[in-house]
Amino acid sequence: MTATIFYDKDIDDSVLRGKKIAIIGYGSQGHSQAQNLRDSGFSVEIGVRSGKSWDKAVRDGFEVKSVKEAAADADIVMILLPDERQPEVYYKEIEQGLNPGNAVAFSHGFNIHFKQIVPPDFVDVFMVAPKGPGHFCRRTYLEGGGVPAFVAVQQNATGNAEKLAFAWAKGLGAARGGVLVTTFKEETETDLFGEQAVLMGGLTHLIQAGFETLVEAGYQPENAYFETFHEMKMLTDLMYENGLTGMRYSCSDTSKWGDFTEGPYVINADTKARMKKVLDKIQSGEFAKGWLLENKVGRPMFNALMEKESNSQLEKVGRELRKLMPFVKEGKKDSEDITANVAQ
Ligand SMILES: NC(=O)C1=CN([C@@H]2O[C@H](COP(=O)(O)OP(=O)(O)OC[C@H]3O[C@@H](n4cnc5c(N)ncnc54)[C@H](OP(=O)(O)O)[C@@H]3O)[C@@H](O)[C@H]2O)C=CC1
Ligand SMILES: CC[C@](O)(C(C)=O)C(=O)O
Ligand SMILES: [Mg+2]
Ligand SMILES: [Mg+2]
Repeated sequence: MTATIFYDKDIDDSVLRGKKIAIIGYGSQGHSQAQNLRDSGFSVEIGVRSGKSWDKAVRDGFEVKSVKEAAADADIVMILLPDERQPEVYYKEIEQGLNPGNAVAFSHGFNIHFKQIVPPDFVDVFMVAPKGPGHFCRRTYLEGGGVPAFVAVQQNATGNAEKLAFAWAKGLGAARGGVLVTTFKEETETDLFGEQAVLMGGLTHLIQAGFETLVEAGYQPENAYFETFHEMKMLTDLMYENGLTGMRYSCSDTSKWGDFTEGPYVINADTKARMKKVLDKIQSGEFAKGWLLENKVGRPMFNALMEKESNSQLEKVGRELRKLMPFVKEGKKDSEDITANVAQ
């Protein structure tokens, strides 16, 4: 099965021009999508509760309203709250403001696919899911590039839902990178798998295990940090630009031989079988059920793990070393100071 990928030249965004857009939430995706759409010439308002995000959106020059007011005023309501909070806010503050011809939109399929939100059949329901973190989506847009996105339509009450999704993706700058058509089910399952098994869970635990192996064998922690963490960006940048072969081109033949012979000993058929189990839990709904339950009981495990992971020896060593390398962040056009928002 080969996907068709759409680019700027393939997309007519006129269907979105003149529409009143409400972005609900001004976090990672919220601030990025709102600013990219505004810079692309669309009319955007923000719906949030009062507090940090409200103040930030005002500072960034947006008209900011309560969630209820913003949703009721808009033609298109993009819900960019944390997935686990969306159902409560939707039923309390969004649903009653929806009218025939309006659209409800998402950037991840979780709540529609797992039926935590069931919109009325008189609205369009579409998804534009950027395949990258919000701060990176904004940075890439400002640099003239774009983070690819997946679009999907769950309900097409007006007949325009897919056109709206494509126009939105183009407004985000995503069509500079490529827009792929999917379903809510496919996006939900593959996105959860990607973040759990490879991009986050797989990678963070691979790095952690490598760092600990070296430190436990008596090597200096700073040496282990540079070896298993800091250099990762350089290698993944080379992969991003020129593939695995491009990365290998810049590395020694000794390293390539070790990559080919020892890599499959660390990541092997057993790892793949475990990845398959992770996918099974996503597909069966077991992962979603567990995450929703964790939230219902006040997130005891989530909070404990956040605390533990941010205070690991790897993180402590890294924080100190990064202070001595300010250039790693210099010149980056970031829309928010991430360093100021995480423990130092
Ligand atoms: N993070 C990413 O880059 C990506 C996320 N997605 C999807 O995008 C969606 C948004 O995720 P993400 O950007 O990470 O979310 P964030 O955690 O960054 O969103 C936080 C925002 O939600 C607001 N918020 C939280 N609870 C409430 C509430 N009860 N009422 C009103 N506002 C509230 C926060 O306001 P306050 O400051 O007041 O707490 C803040 O503005 C999700 O569906 C996610 O799966 C998809 C692709 C990538
Ligand atoms: C990799 C995590 C992600 O899926 C993303 C940035 O794409 C998310 O849920 O934040
Ligand atoms: Mg993702
Ligand atoms: Mg995700």
